[in-house]
Amino acid sequence: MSVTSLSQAVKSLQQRLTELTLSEVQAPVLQLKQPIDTLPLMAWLATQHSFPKIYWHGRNNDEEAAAIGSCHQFFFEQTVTDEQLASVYQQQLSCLAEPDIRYYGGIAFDRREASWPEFGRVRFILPRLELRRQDEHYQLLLNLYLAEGDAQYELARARDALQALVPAAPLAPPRKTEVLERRDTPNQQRWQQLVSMVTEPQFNADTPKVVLSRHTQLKVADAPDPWTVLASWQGRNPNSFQFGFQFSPERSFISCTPERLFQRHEHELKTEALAGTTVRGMTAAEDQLLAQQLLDDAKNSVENQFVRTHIVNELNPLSDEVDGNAPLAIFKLNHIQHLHRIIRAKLKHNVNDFQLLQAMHPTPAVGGLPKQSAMDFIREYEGYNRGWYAGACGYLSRHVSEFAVAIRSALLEPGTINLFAGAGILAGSDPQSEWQELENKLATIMSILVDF
Ligand SMILES: C=C(O[C@H]1C=CC=C(C(=O)O)[C@@H]1O)C(=O)O
Ligand SMILES: [Mg+2]
Repeated sequence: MSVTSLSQAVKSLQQRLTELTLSEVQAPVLQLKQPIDTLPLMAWLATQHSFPKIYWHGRNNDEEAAAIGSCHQFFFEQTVTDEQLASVYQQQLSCLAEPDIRYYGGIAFDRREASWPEFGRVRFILPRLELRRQDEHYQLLLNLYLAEGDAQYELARARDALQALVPAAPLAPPRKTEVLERRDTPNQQRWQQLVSMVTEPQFNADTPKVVLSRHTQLKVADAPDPWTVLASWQGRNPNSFQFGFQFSPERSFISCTPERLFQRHEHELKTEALAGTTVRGMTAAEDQLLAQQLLDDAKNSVENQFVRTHIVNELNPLSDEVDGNAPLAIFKLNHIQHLHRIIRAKLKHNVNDFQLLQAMHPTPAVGGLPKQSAMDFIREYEGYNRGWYAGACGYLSRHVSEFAVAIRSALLEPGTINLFAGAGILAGSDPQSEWQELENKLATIMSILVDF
């Protein structure tokens, strides 16, 4: 198929829709594709008027997707059990017959707790339209969900979606916002108490690690455009995942996270332990010294080690082979650097993405160890609902699935910017340094949003 401009691609998909004989289509999802010329995906997405809007950019810069609208979704707003999730996942598998069909979405940090409106505890979308870049190749994808309902109606909705597309306009230049008020939950005093509770020897003997987090609410005069903010964030930390979910004009969740939950290629799984943090140096020599100190630091090494051991233990029953022996390395970001260790596994043949999510999320990089008692502590004492912060966001498809851990993230609402940051608390954690670690983790997004 020859490469065309986006507007020509839209015309040719419209033409193909008129020629379709739906009675001959057997598959539950029909996907039409058209190669297109180079296009700035984030700017295109920001310009569109339809919702949901979803953006996904993998950590390796080789692929990027911008999706508009929904032709099918699974959405658990109030409650969800693992049994329900497992059964929905099984039903959806038949929809994923074509390798390019993807459901994009997320799972809240704690699916037993209330989450944010529109996001829910679990929400995955099969987009109506998707622009996807794979290396230098761009294509426009259109999905028709034919498993249930009226096929003619579905066809009409698809035509409407194509009709509603508007050409990409450049992103608005980034603007700093004035912060009218800042509120931290927990505040610094409460944080000190919580850190003391977690490091108290008796508690710590049973629950050696809890990742405590903080919700920083900024009241602002005018909320910034999420896609402009995400584009700036991407520029500062290009080696991170960048993604955004906007289900309505009012609310958007954006993240520029370094942390991979997992990437699955058929039965090959890549994951990692990313935990343990220090700042960047002002000079190359200072930066190198800080990195070496981080590698040599006992508390930070244990902090990372807990994550590695847990992931390896969770993967063992699901895998024929697990390799968690890669050397400990440094992952550098704009303002901070982390301890990082790659973990690989060869999955057993019958293992699916839902089982992986169930086993791996949340890791002790965002929850703690043991998982259940750390989660109980967070539920009882943290003082706010994390929603999708520290949740698992990504996409599912037949051969390839990828999820990032939604840290370094922001929920934008009218008049309010909600920022989140957490830090692994274990024996040896100092409340003041861990509080400072939260500030360091917010430094990049703060420098984009406000005069800093
Ligand atoms: C929970 C967060 O970071 C995790 C990931 C990397 C390093 C971490 C740490 O050193 O504490 C955290 O475990 C966050 O940024 O909100
Ligand atoms: Mg830490």
